[in-house]
Amino acid sequence: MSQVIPVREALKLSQGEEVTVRGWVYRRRDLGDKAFVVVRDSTGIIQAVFSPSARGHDAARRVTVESSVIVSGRLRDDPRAPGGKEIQGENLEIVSLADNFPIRRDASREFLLEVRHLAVRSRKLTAVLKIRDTAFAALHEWFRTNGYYEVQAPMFVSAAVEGGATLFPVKYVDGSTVYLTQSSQFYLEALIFSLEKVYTVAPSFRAEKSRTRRHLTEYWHAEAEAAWMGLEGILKVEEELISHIVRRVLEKNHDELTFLGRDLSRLKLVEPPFPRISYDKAIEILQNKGVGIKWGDDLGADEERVLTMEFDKPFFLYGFPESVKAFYHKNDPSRPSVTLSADLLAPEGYGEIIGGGERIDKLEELVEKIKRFGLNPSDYEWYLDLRRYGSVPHAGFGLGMDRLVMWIAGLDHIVDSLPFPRTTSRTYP
Ligand SMILES: NC(=O)C[C@H]([NH3+])C(=O)NS(=O)(=O)OC[C@H]1O[C@@H](n2cnc3c(N)ncnc32)[C@H](O)[C@@H]1O
Ligand SMILES: [Mg+2]
Repeated sequence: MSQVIPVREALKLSQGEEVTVRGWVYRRRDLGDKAFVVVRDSTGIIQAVFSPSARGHDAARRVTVESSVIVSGRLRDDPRAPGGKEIQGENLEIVSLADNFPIRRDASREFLLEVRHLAVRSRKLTAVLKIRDTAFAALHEWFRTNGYYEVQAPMFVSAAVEGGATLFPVKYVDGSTVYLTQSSQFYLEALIFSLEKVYTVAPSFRAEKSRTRRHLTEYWHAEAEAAWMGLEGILKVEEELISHIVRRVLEKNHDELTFLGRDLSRLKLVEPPFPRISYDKAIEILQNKGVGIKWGDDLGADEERVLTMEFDKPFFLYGFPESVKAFYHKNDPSRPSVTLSADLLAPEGYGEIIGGGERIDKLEELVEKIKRFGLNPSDYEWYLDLRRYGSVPHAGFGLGMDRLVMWIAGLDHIVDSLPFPRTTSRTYP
């Protein structure tokens, strides 16, 4: 038997060459006295055909979908077969015969979520997870080549960053109540006083009340913070980072994007600089389109969707009113009613993928705003210390990696952007 090689490599061999592949039975059917077995591995699928004379013919007829197998034979060209080639099967070793696999082609989204531990084998999710892998790797690559240190922040925390409404309380071992982190931002702000430029990739938790296509209760959050950085500086970081990630996915995952039916021309437009529009301008655009919104309102998914149709690449929406942003956002000294904040919205209806901006760096201003927001400064004692000891102008952002993958892969629901999604109604499997 020849050495086992990946399916993708087997499909590059010439007709007549001996080949051995291993994986799982993706499909199986009989046609007359021949048995057709399609084998799936992490690199793709290949068909093997077993005639009655082949040693593996009996095994090929009794093997079940998702059984693990090792198949050997000789390659032959056949334009009807996946990849244009098939194995003229000699032997089929059944490593483990699968029970009756529960997933059928017409399975509902809800059922596929219920059996997600099996559904992750699908070619669609395999393609998405390869894109996700590239996106995470490219994010680390960009930060590391641009002088950012990767750091880690705690998951158990004592205070809200993004408002108390989406906190998950946890009864701690000492009987106290702590929370699952909504954002590592405050810890990154503490770390810039030594490392200056830091980032982290970790879960964030949001007890979201609304069930939407783009909200998870546990999501993967890439956050960065930089000392001496202002709003324009952090926007440049964001557009360079996102462009780098998209470039890497286009380089490495052309096959996966094509398999998912993604329009690559849209992604090829993702190069800096990204357009920037003010919140004021956004409200004007929406009102001119008949959207019932007034200045001071927050933008939800529907309003963002309308805005994204105006652009063919990601764009920044900056200068939100302080009333729709968290307390830590710095107010614009030239126009205190708005903040030095900015969201990055992905085009094609996807909307917000990044939130960030400049932080309040003066102690008195931060205490006053905490109080004005009805919060208790004593809940933020250590965070205020960062302004007592050598405060500096600084800025940062949080990128939702699942939303990023949802946009890049062209998915219609965020649950398809990660292996085991957590939503308001799902914490299984
Ligand atoms: N370091 C920072 O400056 C981050 C800041 N404290 C923060 O958490 N901003 S954010 O709430 O807009 O969330 C940031 C991003 O996190 C994503 N996000 C935010 N909430 C969710 C939910 N529920 N599900 C999935 N993704 C979510 C989304 O892309 C947001 O733009
Ligand atoms: Mg946000």
